[in-house]
Amino acid sequence: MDSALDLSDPSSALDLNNIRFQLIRLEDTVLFHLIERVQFPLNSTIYKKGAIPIPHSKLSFSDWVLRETEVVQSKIRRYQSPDEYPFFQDAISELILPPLKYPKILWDNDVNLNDELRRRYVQEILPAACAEPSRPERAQEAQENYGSSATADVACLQSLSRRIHFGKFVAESKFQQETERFVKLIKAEDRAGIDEAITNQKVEEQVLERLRKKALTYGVDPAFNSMDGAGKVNVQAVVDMYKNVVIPLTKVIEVEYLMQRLKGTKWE
Ligand SMILES: C=C(O[C@@H]1C=C(C(=O)O)C=C[C@H]1O)C(=O)O
Repeated sequence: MDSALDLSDPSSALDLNNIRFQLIRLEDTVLFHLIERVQFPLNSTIYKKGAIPIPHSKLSFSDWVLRETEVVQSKIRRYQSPDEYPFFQDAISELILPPLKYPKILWDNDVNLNDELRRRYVQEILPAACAEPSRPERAQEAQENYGSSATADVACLQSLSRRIHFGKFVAESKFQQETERFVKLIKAEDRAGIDEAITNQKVEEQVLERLRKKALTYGVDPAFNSMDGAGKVNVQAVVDMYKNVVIPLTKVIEVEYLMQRLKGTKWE
C-alpha cells in the first residue's frame, strides 16, 4: 500500500509511487470541488473585470475573492508548504504564526503556472462543466449565487493548482532516478526531449479512465436513480479537463522545473 506524501521526509516525498498515490487522492478532491461548483450556473459576470464594482480593486469579483482568500491563507503559512503556489504573488502577507521549517526537497525554481491555469479554468473548464443541456436552468445567471460560485472557484482552483504543481515532485524524482539522461537533455535545452523522457503514456491513460469512472460514480447519489440519467457533473467535461489542461500543464511544470534544475550544481 503506497503511503501519503510526507513533505517532511524527502525519501517519502520523492518516491514516485507515493507521489502517484497522492495524485490519485487529488483526483477526488478536484472532482468533489467541481461537483460543488457546478451546482451553480456559470455566472460569467463574476469573471469580468469591472462587471461588479469592488472598492479599491480593479479585479473581477472571482479574482478578488481568490486574492483576498490568499491574503488570509498566506498569514497562516499556506505558501510555506512546497506543494502550494499562490495565484497572486502580491497577496503574500506577513505570517501571524511562527514559520515552519520544511526540509529542502525541490531544487530552487520560480515555476508557477497559476495564471495559465486560471485562464483555462475560466475559458474552458467551467463553461464545459456548467453546460448541462438537460438542465436549462444552469444556463441562466443566478446573481444570488455569485458569492457561492466564487467561493467554490477558490476550492477548485487551489486543488487544481496543487495537482499540476505536484509535477515538480515528479520531475525531481525522475531526475534523481535518471540524472545523466536528464543532465544531457537540460544542457542541450531540449524541451521536447525532456517532455518525451518524463511522459508515461500508460499512466496518463489510467488517469483518464479512472477519472471517467469516478465522475460517473461520484456524480450519482446511490440513494436515487438519476431521473434524467444525468449525474451531478458532466463526465466528459471532467475527462477533458484532465486530458486538455491538467495533464498538459503538469508536464509543462515538469519540463520547466527540470530546465532550472542544474542552476548552482556541478553540471551548470
Ligand atoms: C505525473 C507524471 O508525469 C506525467 C504526467 C502525468 C499526469 O499529469 O497525470 C502522468 C504521467 C506522465 O506523463 C507521472 O509520471 O506520474
